[in-house]
Amino acid sequence: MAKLEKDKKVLIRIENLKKYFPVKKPSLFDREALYVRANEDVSLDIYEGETLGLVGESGCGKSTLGRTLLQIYDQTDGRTIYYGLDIDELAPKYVSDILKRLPSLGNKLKELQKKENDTLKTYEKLPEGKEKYQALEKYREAEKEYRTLLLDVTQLIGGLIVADDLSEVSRVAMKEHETSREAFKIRKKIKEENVLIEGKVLTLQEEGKKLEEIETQIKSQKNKVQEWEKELSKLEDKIKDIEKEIEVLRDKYRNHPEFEKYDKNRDKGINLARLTENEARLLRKDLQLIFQDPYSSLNPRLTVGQIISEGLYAHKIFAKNDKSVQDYIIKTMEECGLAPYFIHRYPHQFSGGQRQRIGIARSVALRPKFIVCDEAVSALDVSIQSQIINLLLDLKEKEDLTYMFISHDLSVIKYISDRVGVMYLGNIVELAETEELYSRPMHPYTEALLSAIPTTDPDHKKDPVILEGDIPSPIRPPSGCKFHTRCKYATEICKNVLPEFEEVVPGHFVACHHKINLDKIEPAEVKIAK
Ligand SMILES: Nc1ncnc2c1ncn2[C@@H]1O[C@H](COP(=O)(O)OP(=O)(O)OP(=O)(O)O)[C@@H](O)[C@H]1O
Repeated sequence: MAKLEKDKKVLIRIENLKKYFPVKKPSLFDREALYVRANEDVSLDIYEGETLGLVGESGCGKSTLGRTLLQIYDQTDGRTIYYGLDIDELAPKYVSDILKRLPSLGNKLKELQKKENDTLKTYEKLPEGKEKYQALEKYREAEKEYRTLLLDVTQLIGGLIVADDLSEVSRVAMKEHETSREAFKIRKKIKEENVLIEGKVLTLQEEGKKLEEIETQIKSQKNKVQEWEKELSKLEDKIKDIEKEIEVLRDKYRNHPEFEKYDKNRDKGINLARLTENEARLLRKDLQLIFQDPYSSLNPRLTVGQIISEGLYAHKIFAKNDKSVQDYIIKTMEECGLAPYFIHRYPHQFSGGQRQRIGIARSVALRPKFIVCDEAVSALDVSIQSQIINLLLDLKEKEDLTYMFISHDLSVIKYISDRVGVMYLGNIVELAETEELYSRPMHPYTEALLSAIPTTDPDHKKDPVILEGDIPSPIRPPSGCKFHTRCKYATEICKNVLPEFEEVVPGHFVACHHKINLDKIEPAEVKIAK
């Protein structure tokens, strides 16, 4: 049986992610600012080691989601939390922005909570009808606003949000953060200096220098590193002392009735959307993108070796004078099915499939944790597609990678994915483990997509569910459930109320007022879900 979601480790958590692209106004006199709502309110956990497939018709926002979560596009709203690195190790600046303002944020939270309660009361009092639907939208907005700020704050200080004196919490937490930040800077210096030393040693060895001579030449650099290590260890001791101070504060409030509730939000994830340019650069090697088009994504003026080494130098994995980089590149090329003698060739000398292998080698050389593969095989012949897919699956096992695999091809998605998310007009409308989704789709849109897969099996002839009409405009999407204009099950509620993204059975989420295939659910499964 598949592992339950809660047993798995989250690598990236996306909450209420929104990406709007501004549209140029047709005329100066147009008052309304228009946006393409490419992603709207997407919430999703991506688990370590999984391949998460993303399907949906062209223009539904798959590429935008992949790029926004990698922060290639600035996200308009929402939270994207990365768990591949501990927040204390990076100590990003946004943490101090929150911690410094704790007392005023505490007041703001109270205001937002009141607004949430008030809008809920208004909604509950109203009779069925249009006004009630509008009140529901308002309540949901207020709830989201409160929840986002609450998570931003409690992720850092947990249950301490209940403290009577938030300025005291702010003072101690800031002290810890500032010390962690100093430690982070020193750790970075040590790492970079060690890369330089390693490169120098290898060069001197190649020049035939004796061990003693090499030692003399790198002595001052090594001494510098030793000094920094001493400084670092002092800072680490200081952090331990501050942690004890924080524990004392936590003990003081531990018995507060709401402490536990808020403390559950405390974790070490990093909010990618709030990093500075420099901080984001440090994480960029962890989070990679493989494009659809293997032609335009490779610089035609660089050889394969140069293409792969660019990132290795930029991320200071190798020093520029380090001769061992060549061996490393050849090893990576071989892993990706490229012959070592290709290293001096240019992209135009390769076929599409080989070019895609070069793109993959360039990414995996950085030892990333997460890769978005955006239509990575769509431009290739079918026989080459399967080679590249198998290469990706192979690398995933070897390198402990996690993928988001974007494709409009449902057969490819079925083959490669552990779980699948179905997108429609900017929203994820259904998400489940692959087998579950393909055998028991609960959203009418998924049903329609699946029924359109060609089959050669005469015993399982399917009647395709025809999707009526075109995809509506993402600039002015339909009200309520965006799919209602094309859905054969749609009723009045669908036109007015956005359906919640609900977990129907463990791990199977659907946003629909008239879920289908519910008769295929065993009573025992529902019990587990509750
Ligand atoms: N840079 C941009 N500026 C303005 N609008 C954009 C931009 N990128 C995407 N869009 C719009 O956002 C919506 C979602 O596009 P996106 O490329 O994410 O969809 P997709 O599902 O990946 O489609 P496809 O499979 O065709 O690439 C579309 O309406 C698209 O026109």
